[in-house]
Amino acid sequence: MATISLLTFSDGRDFVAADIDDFCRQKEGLLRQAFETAGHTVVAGAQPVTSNEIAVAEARRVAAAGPDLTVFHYPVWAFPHFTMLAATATTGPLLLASTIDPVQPGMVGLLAAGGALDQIGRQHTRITGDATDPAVRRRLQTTVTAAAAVSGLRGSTFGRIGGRPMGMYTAASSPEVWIDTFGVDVEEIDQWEIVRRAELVDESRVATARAWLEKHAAGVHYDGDKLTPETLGRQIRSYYAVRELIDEWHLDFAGIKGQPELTNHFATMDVTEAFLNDPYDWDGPKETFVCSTESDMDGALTMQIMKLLSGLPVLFADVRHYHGDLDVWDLANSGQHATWYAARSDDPLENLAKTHLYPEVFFFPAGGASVHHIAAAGEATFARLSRLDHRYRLQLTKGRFVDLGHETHERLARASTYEWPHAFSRFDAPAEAFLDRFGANHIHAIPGDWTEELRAVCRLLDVDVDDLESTR
Ligand SMILES: C[C@H](O)[C@@H](O)[C@@H](O)C(=O)CO
Repeated sequence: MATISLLTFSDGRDFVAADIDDFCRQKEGLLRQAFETAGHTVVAGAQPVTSNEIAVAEARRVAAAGPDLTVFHYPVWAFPHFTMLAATATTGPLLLASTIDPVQPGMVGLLAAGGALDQIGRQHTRITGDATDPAVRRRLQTTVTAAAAVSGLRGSTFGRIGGRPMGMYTAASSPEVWIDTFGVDVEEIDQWEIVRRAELVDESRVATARAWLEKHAAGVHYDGDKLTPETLGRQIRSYYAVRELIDEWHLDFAGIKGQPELTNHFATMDVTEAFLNDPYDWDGPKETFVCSTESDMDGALTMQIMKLLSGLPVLFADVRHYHGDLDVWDLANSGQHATWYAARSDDPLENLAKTHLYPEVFFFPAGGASVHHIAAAGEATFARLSRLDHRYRLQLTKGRFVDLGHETHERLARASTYEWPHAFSRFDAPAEAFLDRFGANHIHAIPGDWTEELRAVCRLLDVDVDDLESTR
């Protein structure tokens, strides 16, 4: 649950302020109640802001609580310079909220304050309406969820293990832009660290993990060549090596380059990435840890935002193929999707029962297992941060993973790379608009409709939204 700071702004004329003091406090009480009923903690100003001095003092006081979201509240006409002064002491996501009341001009107070903030480029979200109205409460909750995700992102560290893969411009971004726009630092780590540390992992841990996979997966298809107990063991060792890196460097999310060095000469990172993204591994339940394939920075960032919003495992996939006759996208990845997507069950064994480990294909001479399953059907939100002319945008569409029946799944999976995981999907975005505009080879998804929350995140981060469902 989030921590919310709340300041109510009022009139700078003492005789007016005194007259509307009770009204301000009453309206603030209703707003406060809306947040508290939803389970959030509210740190409110000691009194309505009626002077420049109070604006600064109260803004500093509530900012000290380190809120996920600061709410400036306008139940009456309020002098806009109070807002501007309070904003100097406010960092992080900002929401302007007012009632719409013909008697007390709170809405006009919000518009004057919002316009002043716009003039200096201070990003904020606006919500008008009565805090007792369920529709207003839903909008407030969306903003709080988005703000908590934005605060969760700020001050976090991305571990970039290995750098840009195979010339992929869309997988690389600038640390200066990231720290400035998202508040995320980038720690560069050499892939050699995985190789070095993998050798040091205790054999008994490897044997336990391998036995768990052999027992619970639908199949571990050893072929005596690409997939052997030894190459699978190397992948398990790599998982533990990356977990060590996460702990030592205090990483919040990561990406692994993999191709070509590790996939040519060591092992693919598919088992590592799948079980980092899963809410469990062979040792038991754990928090999901976002890890992108091909050290895709914008991909991992999109996934981390989706995780912070939903708490769910996030899908990483190639936009591999479009079956025009079926209007179905084959979202495959070069070897890993979190196994949770196989059945979306809280019980790992139900997901594993639909997961096969197949020998790696010819792209990856070092071998190991790729993690094959077909994503379970259901509504989903698909998104991806990308850049248009240097500016960040979130490309977004609702859609669903579809169930086309076993036979069709087999046929379609065999038409591309069978051994890889597949999420057969339909987008609400028209295929032509998607192919015309989508700015990357990778896409990300979570179950459910999170489009409003993602839009709210973009407003708070000053990132554009490219709604792929609109043809423009
Ligand atoms: C075949 C290539 O090696 C794959 O890595 C490619 O399909 C991708 O994953 C591109 O994102």
